[in-house]
Formats: sequence, structure tokens, C-alpha cells
Amino acid sequence: MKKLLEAIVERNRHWTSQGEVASYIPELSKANRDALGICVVTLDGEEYSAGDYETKFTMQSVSKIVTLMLAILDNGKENVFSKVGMEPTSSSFNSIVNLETKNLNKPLNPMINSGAIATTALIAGETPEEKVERILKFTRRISGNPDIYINEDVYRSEKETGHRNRSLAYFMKSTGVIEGNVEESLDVYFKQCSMEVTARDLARIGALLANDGILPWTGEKIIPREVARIVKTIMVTCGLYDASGKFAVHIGIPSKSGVGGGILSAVPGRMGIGVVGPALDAKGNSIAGVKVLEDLSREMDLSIF
Ligand SMILES: NC(=O)CC[C@H](N)C(=O)O
Repeated sequence: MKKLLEAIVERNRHWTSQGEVASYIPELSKANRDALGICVVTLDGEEYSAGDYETKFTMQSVSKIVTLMLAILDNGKENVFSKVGMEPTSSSFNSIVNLETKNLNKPLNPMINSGAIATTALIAGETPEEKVERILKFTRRISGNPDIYINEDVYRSEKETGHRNRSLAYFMKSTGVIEGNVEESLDVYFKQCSMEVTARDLARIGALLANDGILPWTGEKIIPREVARIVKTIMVTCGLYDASGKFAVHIGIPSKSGVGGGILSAVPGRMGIGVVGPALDAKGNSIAGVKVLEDLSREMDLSIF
């Protein structure tokens, strides 16, 4: 397996030069554009890594699946999906227009920015600090990594420049999708996006989902099977935003990407996969990361379809 992963990473490394690191969050432009790495965690607990798998990056939109799990655990699925839809989008992840024209003012799904900010606003906690602490604690538990922290520079950078997310959030306040303090909800969202991880952390969270909500390395049940199923389904239809259809055809694995360059994948019953490659395509997905997953899916027959 390790040899296969190494071959696939090296074969696809050239793609990194075709992409760009995210720069709309200024601090993200410091990422290493050439990096490409992968980690696979199988359900019998084996781990295999290749390439620049030790590269650290911020979760960004990959955190949206963590907060979706937590929001459903806190509120139940009916309450979460009364505020956020479950339909895919053909617009970009930070689209404003969809919010007013589609889905009766509800964000289309929890994987785009509007839907994720609304989901985060539902997380239990008396104060924003308590909510962030709960998100961090949950992320550490499901990745088996007690050393996950917030990258303060990335957090500050997004907080200073996140005007588009601010617009989305205030619009949702006006329609009642967000009920509490808007700035506080945004602050929690910016912090969850700034959690710093490696491909291994993503692979482990993917393995939890692949294993129907049970941590493969301890046997501990973290989320009900139904919640794992809902999250994986939404990853298939919405996880790569407006590239989800193409990704489903070519790769066919429930996955979630982020503009930090990470992609988290869950192959049901088989493995979790974490990929890092900060050079992004025009839709904000890791350009070489997608290619790596395409090769791996084909060579190991991983498509769920
Ligand atoms: N696609 C992403 O990863 C977007 C996350 C980023 N923090 C934002 O809100 O813009």
C-alpha cells in the first residue's frame, strides 16, 4: 500500500504547478504550493502515508463536517435541517445570490459557507469560547490527536478579511436562520476553520465515518450510524461544492475539501483518507489532491457506485 501511495503522489505532483494557493485569506498565501501528501487509515487500524504527509494546514471547509456532526448531536437532525437545506449547489462556496433566491432563504446545504455558519450557530455552549472549546475537544477525540490547536495567525487573517462571510451571516440573521449574536457565530466559524491539522488527522476522521461512527482504533462509538450516514451522503452531493458531481463520477468517494488544501475522504467499510495539496483549482479544491484520489480510487476500486 505504501508503495502504491508513493507512486501515485509522485505521478501527480506536477499538477501542483497548475494551481494557486488561496490568497483571499492573506495568511493562506504563505502555504507551500508544491506540497502534496496522503495518509490512509484502514478500518483495522493500519496507517500508510506518502509524500509531504507531515505538512500542517488549516482545516478550513473540512471543519464543516465536524460541526455538522456536533450540531446534529446537540440538536437532532430535524432542528439542524430546519435551518439548513440538503441540496447541492451549482454556485461557488461563498455565493451570496443563492441565499435569497433558492430554498426559501435557507442556505442550500451545510458544506457551503452560509450553511456552515448557520450550522455552527446551532452548536451548544453558553459563550463563543465554550463552543470553540467543544469543537476543539470533539475534533481531538475523533482524530485521536490531543495536539490540535487553532492557528491564531490564520484565524486573525480571516477575521480581518472575512467580509463576504459577514454579509452571508447578517443576511441569515435578517431571515431568522441565525438567531443569536452574528459576530459571535462568525468568530466561532473563523476559529473552527483555523484548526491546524495534518493529512493523518483527516484520514482518521474519515475512518470514523467509514466505520459508521465507531473509532476503529478504540472501538468507541462516537456518533450514531445514522449521523455518519447523513454526513457521508451530504459529502457526496455537496462536499466539493459545485464540483461535487464531477468528483462523484470520477472518484465516487464521500469527501470534503477545504481551501487550506486538505481533502477528507471516507470509503465506507474500508478506509479513511486524508490528502494535502495547498495549490487549488478554480473552484477551491486541491488540484493535485483530486488527481491523487482519482488514481487511488481507480487502482483500488474505491468508488461507492
Ligand atoms: N472553501 C473553504 O474552505 C472556505 C473556508 C474559509 N474559511 C471561508 O470561509 O472562506
